[in-house]
Amino acid sequence: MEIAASLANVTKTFGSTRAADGLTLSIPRGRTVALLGPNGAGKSTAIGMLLGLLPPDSGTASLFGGDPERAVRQGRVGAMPQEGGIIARVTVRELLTFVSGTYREPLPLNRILALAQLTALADRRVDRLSGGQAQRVRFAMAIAGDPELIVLDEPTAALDVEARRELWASMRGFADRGRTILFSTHYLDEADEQADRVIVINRGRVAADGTSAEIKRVVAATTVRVTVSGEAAWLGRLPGVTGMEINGDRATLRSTDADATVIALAQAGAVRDIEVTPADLEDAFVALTTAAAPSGAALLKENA
Ligand SMILES: Nc1ncnc2c1ncn2[C@@H]1O[C@H](COP(=O)(O)OP(=O)(O)OP(=O)(O)O)[C@@H](O)[C@H]1O
Repeated sequence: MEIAASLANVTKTFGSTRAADGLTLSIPRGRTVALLGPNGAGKSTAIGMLLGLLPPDSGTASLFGGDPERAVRQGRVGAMPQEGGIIARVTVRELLTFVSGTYREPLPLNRILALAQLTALADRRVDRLSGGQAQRVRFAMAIAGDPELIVLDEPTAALDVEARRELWASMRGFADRGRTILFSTHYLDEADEQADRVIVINRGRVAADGTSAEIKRVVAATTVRVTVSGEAAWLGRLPGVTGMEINGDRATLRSTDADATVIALAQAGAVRDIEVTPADLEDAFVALTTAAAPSGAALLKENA
C-alpha cells in the first residue's frame, strides 16, 4: 500500500507540554483518514509537522516518502488550516482565480467551483458569505492546485449540521477522484461516518488506529449482563471477558468477543435475563482517552 503521509516516532515539546510523544502513524493513499482526539490531544501539532510547518524535535515526518516541505512546494498537498484568513472585498471567482494562478497545473476554475458547490456563489463577495460557504471557499483554495492529498484541521468546527453536510459532500467529490484526505475532528460521529480509517490521538500518542468498526469492536468492549446464582468468579474467565462487576445476582461483563462470551454462558446454562449491549464509538473514544484505560493500540494492532 502506498503511503501519502507518515510520522515516525516524532516528538514535539512546547515548554513542559509534550504535544507529540512518540507519535507514529501513516496515511495510505486514496483513503479518507480521521485524526480523532479531545482538545489539546496533539492533532494540530501532528498536522503541522506533516505539512512541514513545525519541525519535530525528534523523529521523522514525511509526505510521499520525502521531505514535507518539498511535497508542499511541488503542490502535491493542499491544506485547510483551522482558521484561514480570506481576503475581503473580492468575489469568490476573483479569489479562486488568484489562488489558482499560484499553481503550475491548477484545476480549471469551473471544476473547483463545482467541487466546492460554489458555482452559484462565484460572483458573491467573500465577506458576504455564511460560515459554511466561507468554509467551502477555504476548501476550494485547498484543492485549487489539484493536490494528491488535502489536510484539513477541524474543517467542520463551528458549522451547523447542514453546512457540515454540504462541506462533506464537496470533500467526497474530491475523494472520489482517488485523492487522499486527512482531517482532524472531535466529532466522533463524523469520524465514524466519513473516514475509512480513524486514528485516535490522546496526549500526543496514538491511542488506537483502525476502522471505526474495529475500534468499536475491539476497544470498547460490549457489555453482557446476566443473572447468576451462587459463586460468580468463573464468569471473569469466560472467553472475551476483560472485566466484570457483580451487583447482587446480576453480573455485568465487559467482553471484546461478545459472541464467544454468550456461547460460553449458554454452554454453562447461565442465560437468565441475558442482555447484550454493543459499544458505540462514543464509548470507545471515552475508554481510549481516559488515563486509566488500557491501551487500545496494542489490541487493535494484534487484531488488524
Ligand atoms: N505553539 C504552542 N505553544 C505552546 N503550547 C502549544 C503550542 N501548540 C500546541 N501547544 C500545546 O500542545 C498540546 C497539543 O496541542 P494541539 O493544538 O496539537 O492539540 P489539538 O488536538 O489540535 O487540540 P484542539 O482540538 O484544541 O485544536 C496542547 O496542550 C497545546 O496547549
